[in-house]
Amino acid sequence: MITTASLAGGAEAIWQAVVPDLPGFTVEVLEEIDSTNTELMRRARAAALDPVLLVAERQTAGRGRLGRGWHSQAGQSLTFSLGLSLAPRSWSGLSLVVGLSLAEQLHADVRLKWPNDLWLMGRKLGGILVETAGHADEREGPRSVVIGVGINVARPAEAALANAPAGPMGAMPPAGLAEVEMGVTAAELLPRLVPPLVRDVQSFAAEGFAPFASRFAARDALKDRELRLSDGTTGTACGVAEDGALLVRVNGQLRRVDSAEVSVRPC
Ligand SMILES: O=C(O)CCCC[C@@H]1SC[C@@H]2NC(=O)N[C@@H]21
Repeated sequence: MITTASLAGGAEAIWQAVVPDLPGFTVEVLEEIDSTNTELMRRARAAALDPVLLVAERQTAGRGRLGRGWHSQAGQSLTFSLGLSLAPRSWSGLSLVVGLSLAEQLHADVRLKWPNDLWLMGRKLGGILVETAGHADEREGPRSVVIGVGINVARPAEAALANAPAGPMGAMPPAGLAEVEMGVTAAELLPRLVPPLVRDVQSFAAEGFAPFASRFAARDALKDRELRLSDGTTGTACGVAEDGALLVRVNGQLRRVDSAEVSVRPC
């Protein structure tokens, strides 16, 4: 089922023409919402999510990781959330698979900054916010997951500077896909990105991160870079383990990092 009723006539026709063929999914395109992730998390808390793709032309309270905001302008970026129920053996590596899937469809030069940023020419092109709903003790069985994706299509305006994390790389202005693909629109990206994303997420649920590890390595933006972790530790990035953990050499010892904010140290 496809819903585009909240859109003005012209916009409705544009989105109707590009809505991806997603068997089993409900597809909704809205003109405006607070945040596509917030909306699907509201629904997930009420009942297990049936497969849904929620696209918004404009978010009034877009959210990024770690409590940050996500700023985007209508027509300048693609913002959507995918909601579904999954029962992977381990959730570790899901956001890496999402980033990899998107990068592979976006452009040969898109790189991945662990755990969930898309980079183009050393600048942030997009971000991913993965959230799950369900009780903490529900280790077994399906949980609802909401996979939020924001991609700068046009070169973003000043407001989007806030999307880039603080730190040396945070000072860099964000990138837009149009810099390497002139004339690309948010609407035409949707059918290009979403069906492969659904396939990759389903394959992750069945097989975990390991089958994706070498593809991730080919786009790893951090490999061999000097890093600073959020706890202040510094070291050298040595790639990603088969379960998706970041490997960092610290004082000659290889350390696994499962979750942290990572910034690249200035050269
Ligand atoms: O880089 C990040 O911190 C993640 C950004 C994720 C932004 C997307 S836009 C669609 C979805 N809805 C939100 O409120 N956030 C995600």
